[in-house]
Amino acid sequence: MRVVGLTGGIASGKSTVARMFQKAGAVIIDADRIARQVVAPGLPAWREIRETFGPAVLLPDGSIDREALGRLVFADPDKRRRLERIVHPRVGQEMATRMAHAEQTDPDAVVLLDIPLLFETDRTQGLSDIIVVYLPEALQCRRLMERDGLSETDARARMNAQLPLAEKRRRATIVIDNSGPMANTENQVQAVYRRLTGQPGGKKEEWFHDEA
Ligand SMILES: CC(C)(COP(=O)(O)OP(=O)(O)OC[C@H]1O[C@@H](n2cnc3c(N)ncnc32)[C@H](O)[C@@H]1O)[C@@H](O)C(=O)NCCC(=O)NCCS
Ligand SMILES: Nc1ncnc2c1ncn2[C@@H]1O[C@H](COP(=O)(O)OP(=O)(O)OP(=O)(O)O)[C@@H](O)[C@H]1O
Repeated sequence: MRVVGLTGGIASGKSTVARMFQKAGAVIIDADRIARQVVAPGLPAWREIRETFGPAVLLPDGSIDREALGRLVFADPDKRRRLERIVHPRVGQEMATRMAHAEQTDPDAVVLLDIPLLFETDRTQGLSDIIVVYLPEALQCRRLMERDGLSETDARARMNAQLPLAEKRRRATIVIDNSGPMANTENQVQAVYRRLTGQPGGKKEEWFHDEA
């Protein structure tokens, strides 16, 4: 089984690119999705969040108020680290379980680990490639503001909680440029997937973007 990391910055287009890879045939393991599942009401991580941050981060139905928790943790690095200490180990465990399952189901699968904080949490070991979804910072900020209805200050606070995207791009083995139209991104994904699966037409010139 080939295990590939997929990362980028907030709103750089990881989910969009992951969907394209899934359509092409890859198995996707999505850390953000798992991070939502492990904090479902009643689970140990949910209890720890309630004890650490208080009832103000819960909605009336008991589920986590993600907007309220996001406001807290993206304004205060110490609170963010406390939340990460609760959530990350559980996400890591669940990802390992899903990888083992994918290996059993299809030993020839290309498995993409979609992890926004791949570099920040030092999860690069054992990966055959690291794909970074890149776009210039100004465009990243605009897409984030539009998608989540954030002010520029709030969008910048979220971007600043991560390693700069230009630094991630430097550490990538494959860069997907998502600054253009979706069709352009789709073409890059197709070429990268052909290369990852050893199909013809996936040669380096077609997918690799030099560092600027
Ligand atoms: C703070 C929370 C509640 C905000 O929830 P919300 O639904 O608004 O955002 P969502 O979870 O969809 O995350 C969106 C993006 O924010 C960025 N982000 C999330 N958590 C973090 C973090 N701890 N540090 C830096 N960036 C982060 C990522 O790029 C992610 O893709 C949530 O992000 C969370 O629980 N974060 C802690 C867990 C975590 O680190 N998740 C990221 C990878 S496992
Ligand atoms: N090539 C593109 N052209 C225009 N809009 C795009 C393009 N790619 C993605 N988008 C839009 O940009 C936003 C961010 O994309 P997406 O949600 O895939 O990013 P993400 O990296 O998964 O975000 P997060 O880090 O928050 O999980 C979305 O609203 C998406 O529809």
